[in-house]
Amino acid sequence: MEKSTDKMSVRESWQVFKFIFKFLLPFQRYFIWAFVFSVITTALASLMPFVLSVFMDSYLTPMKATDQIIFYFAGLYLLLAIINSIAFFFKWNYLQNGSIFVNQYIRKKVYGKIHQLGMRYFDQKPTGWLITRITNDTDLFDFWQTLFNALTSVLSIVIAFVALFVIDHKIALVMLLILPLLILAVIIYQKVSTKVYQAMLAKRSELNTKLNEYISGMRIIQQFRQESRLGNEFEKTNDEYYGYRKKVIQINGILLSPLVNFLMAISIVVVLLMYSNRSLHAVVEAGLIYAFISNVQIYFNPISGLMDSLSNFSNGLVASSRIKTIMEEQEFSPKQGSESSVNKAPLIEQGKIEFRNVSFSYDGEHQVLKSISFIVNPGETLAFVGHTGSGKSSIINVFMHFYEFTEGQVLIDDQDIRTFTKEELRHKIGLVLQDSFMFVASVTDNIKMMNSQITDEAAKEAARFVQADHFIKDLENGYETKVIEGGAAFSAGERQLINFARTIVRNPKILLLDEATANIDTETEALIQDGLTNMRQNRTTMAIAHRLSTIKDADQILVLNKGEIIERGNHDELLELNGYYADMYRIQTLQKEL
Ligand SMILES: Nc1ncnc2c1ncn2[C@@H]1O[C@H](COP(=O)(O)OP(=O)(O)OP(=O)(O)O)[C@@H](O)[C@H]1O
Repeated sequence: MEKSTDKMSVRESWQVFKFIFKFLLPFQRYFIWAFVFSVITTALASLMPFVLSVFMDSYLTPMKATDQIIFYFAGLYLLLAIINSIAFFFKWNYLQNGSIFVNQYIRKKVYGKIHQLGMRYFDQKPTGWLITRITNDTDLFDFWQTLFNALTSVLSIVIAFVALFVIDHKIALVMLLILPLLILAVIIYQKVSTKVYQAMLAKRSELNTKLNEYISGMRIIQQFRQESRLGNEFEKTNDEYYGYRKKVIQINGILLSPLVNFLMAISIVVVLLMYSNRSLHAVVEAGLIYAFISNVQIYFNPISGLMDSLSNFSNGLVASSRIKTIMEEQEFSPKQGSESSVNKAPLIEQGKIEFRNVSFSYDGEHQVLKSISFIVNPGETLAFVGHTGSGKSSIINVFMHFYEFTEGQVLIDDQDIRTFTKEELRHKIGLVLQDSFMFVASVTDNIKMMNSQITDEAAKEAARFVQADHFIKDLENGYETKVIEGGAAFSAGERQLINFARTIVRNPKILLLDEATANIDTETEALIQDGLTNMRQNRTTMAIAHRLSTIKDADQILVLNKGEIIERGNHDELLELNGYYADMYRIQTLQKEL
């Protein structure tokens, strides 16, 4: 569940603040410089009305303003204005750059962390949710600006108050009495706005998640004519989102500037009344009133700005708490031989595979693999067959060590799988999934997977080896044809062939195949079978088979049912056993004949 600031305790908020503030430290010099320039601009903003008031009261009103004096004051005022503008430019520049760099740094760290997490984590989190976390939540630009503005606002109020005090300490003290009212206004605004603002953000996140789901599931949506149902759902969420947006606008319209402006107007009236009262007994200088009122404005202005950006602060704090949760996530991908022990870590040389009494569960409750044991000798082929959900893919998931398992042992070349480095496992084990993902790049780059150590010639050689060469050559631009997102322009069989080439170009010692179940035309099917036969030469292979005809020549076939091995042997032995496998084989042969 998303946490909002009103649900976060003060202690929690402080923890989150300390956590996120650490990311700012490497860039603190930007913020320190921004602050220095901020002090200069604030001091100048308070000083400039003074210069004018001296000019008005000492020269203009008593009619002593000579050309030289006018020139002198105009020059001084202009000089202060130029210095102010330059200081403002530097303040702005340092602040913007600092904020951008911190954001970039946080995003890099979160992205890096996501890569360390295990499949279990991704099973639980919708893709849209994760994308929102990495893109929106790491965008703390407004948060840093608000934090900085809060600091400079306090500075501005203090400087303006000192100026007011210097001009007239009695009236300045009256202004001090208004301060609690201002603080009260800020608190009321914060209370009312935060709730609505958080609700609006939660809706936006929901909208993103939905959108991502719709776009990635478009094929199914169209196939099952779900457009109007999902369209209505989307419209409802979108309407709710805009409803909250409207509320935010209304609250801001009523409470934001009008409230502070109203308090400021009252203060100015009080100031004028006090000066009027005083003018009954003594001369009151107009310039002084001008300087005073200018500083009253400087005293009030930061407050409405601060209130306006308060939502940024609470929003940033919520986003930071989500970043904190991701950064502290302990659902890591299973541990492999560490980088430091690379020299000692074993290498996969023979490709012998052994499972010893392996049991596994995704959620810690339901056992999907129960005491699985088998050995595949180097160069042999082992096939898994069984009903859907029987655990075939889970064996591959455990073998690839995508998930941690707690019971039993998985060995490669008689060494525990955990002792190999991740690089060695990924390099020496070639995994061919049913539907292969294609990246937006040329066909060659899709085979090389952007690995510059693999030459174009090697990629072509691999394509020839797996029989993918024929169809690639027939493409408009051959190997240089651009693949569109997800490889949607290729048939399932063609994607499979490219995937074969991608796997084989790395020359793995072990092959894991998840046979495609998609409808593939007979011609491509024949190419795939030839490709597979070539790939399996001199490699240990574990294959998930849906069509039993493709694994007749496997050295061993394991029949799985509800996570257990119920039959094992080669094709002839299993037929002779006349059990589950023999039944499945007969049904499939019959279907083919029909
Ligand atoms: N990521 C996951 N999280 C939780 N449970 C899962 C996950 N993946 C699979 N399962 C469950 O584990 C069991 C075995 O699934 P598995 O995918 O290994 O079966 P399979 O034999 O490969 O099926 P298919 O032939 O349909 O691919 C099923 O009950 C499935 O619901």
